[in-house]
Amino acid sequence: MFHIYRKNAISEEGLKSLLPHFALTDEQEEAEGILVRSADMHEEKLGAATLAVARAGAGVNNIPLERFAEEGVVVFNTPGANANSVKELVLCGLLLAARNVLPAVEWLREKQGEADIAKVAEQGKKQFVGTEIRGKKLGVIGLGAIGAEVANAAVALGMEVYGYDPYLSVNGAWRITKEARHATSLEELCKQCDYITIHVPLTDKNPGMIGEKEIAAMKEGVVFLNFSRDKLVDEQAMGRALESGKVRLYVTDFANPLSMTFPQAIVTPHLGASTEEAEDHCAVMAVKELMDYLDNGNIRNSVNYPDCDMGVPVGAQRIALLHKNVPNMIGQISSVLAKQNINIDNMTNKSRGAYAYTLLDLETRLTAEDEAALRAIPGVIRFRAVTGG
Ligand SMILES: NC(=O)c1ccc[n+]([C@@H]2O[C@H](COP(=O)([O-])OP(=O)(O)OC[C@H]3O[C@@H](n4cnc5c(N)ncnc54)[C@H](O)[C@@H]3O)[C@@H](O)[C@H]2O)c1
Ligand SMILES: O=C(O)CC[C@@H](O)C(=O)O
Repeated sequence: MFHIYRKNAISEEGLKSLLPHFALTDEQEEAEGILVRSADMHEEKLGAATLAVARAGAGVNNIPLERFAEEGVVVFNTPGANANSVKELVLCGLLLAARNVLPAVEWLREKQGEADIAKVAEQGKKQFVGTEIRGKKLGVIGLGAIGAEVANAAVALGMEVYGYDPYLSVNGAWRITKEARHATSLEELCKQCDYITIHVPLTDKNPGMIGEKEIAAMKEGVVFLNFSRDKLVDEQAMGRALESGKVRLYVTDFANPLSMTFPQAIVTPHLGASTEEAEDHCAVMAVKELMDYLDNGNIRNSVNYPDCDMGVPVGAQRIALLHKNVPNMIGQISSVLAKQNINIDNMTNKSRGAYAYTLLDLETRLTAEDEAALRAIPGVIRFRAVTGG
């Protein structure tokens, strides 16, 4: 039996997919698996039982990935599971900005009760004349799951799209319509575009990546949309640009004391992934990732350990070692097994940065002494008997 703790509300659809030997618990300490959305885990001291954390969503800036890797806790996210939901809200943001929808609605609401309201509305509407987005240039910074969908949808709506992503994989590039143009620098994108939208993860290296310099390169009266994370934008600089009119409108999904003071901002309460569909997709994917790791030791969509999938365990016992990515780990592991004359049925070793993972199916079960010998190998972070323990 495994225990699963929820740090945020998780969709019922996801929880329904938990197999009977996974029980929800209200005691985080006893949970082998944790499901989380946006809760900040940076100050979190995990219990000794915790083996994995699954983020039902894309952004993992709320989780200390490196520290958890050091503690032998595998962190997952759910790539692409909420991309359509965010794309649709970005399109909504574009249209709200282009057509002055919100000020128009507000203006009309203030006239509520006037008998000749229909006439007043017809006469007053000229102050809200907008522009079409068709034919306008949209810059998309970050062409991952969300950025690619936004780029494709904007092209379909007749926009001229410029994409910038220096880390884009070949597979990622295949997802993007060939009608989108490749911006070779952030500056080029900023210079060209009437609307700019950012879809990159927040890391410890990129806070304020849209700052004074990038804003200075933008067109006069540009609209900037931020559905990624507020800290990617230097919002002090954004405030000044809004005041001067350099940026006409800042559409952001992140309320904070500063963004809430901008009269020229549309601020939504982190609504990008808040659709029933996205919440279900993320929860189902996160639950499946947790179950496969806890049951089989397989890692899919981890953000701090390498992916590694050996399917269903075979042999007498499956064991898993999370360890440092240093020379001779496999040699040392094999040598412990060889000493006991234990044959290996199947084995995979994968690395990612400073960390690595070795998964083995054995023909015979380990003894307590064998396990202790494996745990004692320098560089081993966690040993786990996945089956047959
Ligand atoms: N508002 C919301 O509710 C909501 C929902 C989902 C995701 N998000 C945010 O959106 C982000 C992106 O999500 P995704 O699913 O598209 O992630 P993703 O990992 O699929 O894509 C991110 C892309 O950004 C690119 N990138 C990284 N650094 C870059 C840089 N400096 N310049 C240009 N491109 C860069 C990467 O190469 C990658 O292609 C998440 O990390 C999260 O912060 C917000
Ligand atoms: O869980 C949420 O509601 C937001 C998720 C979103 O910010 C993400 O990064 O996936």
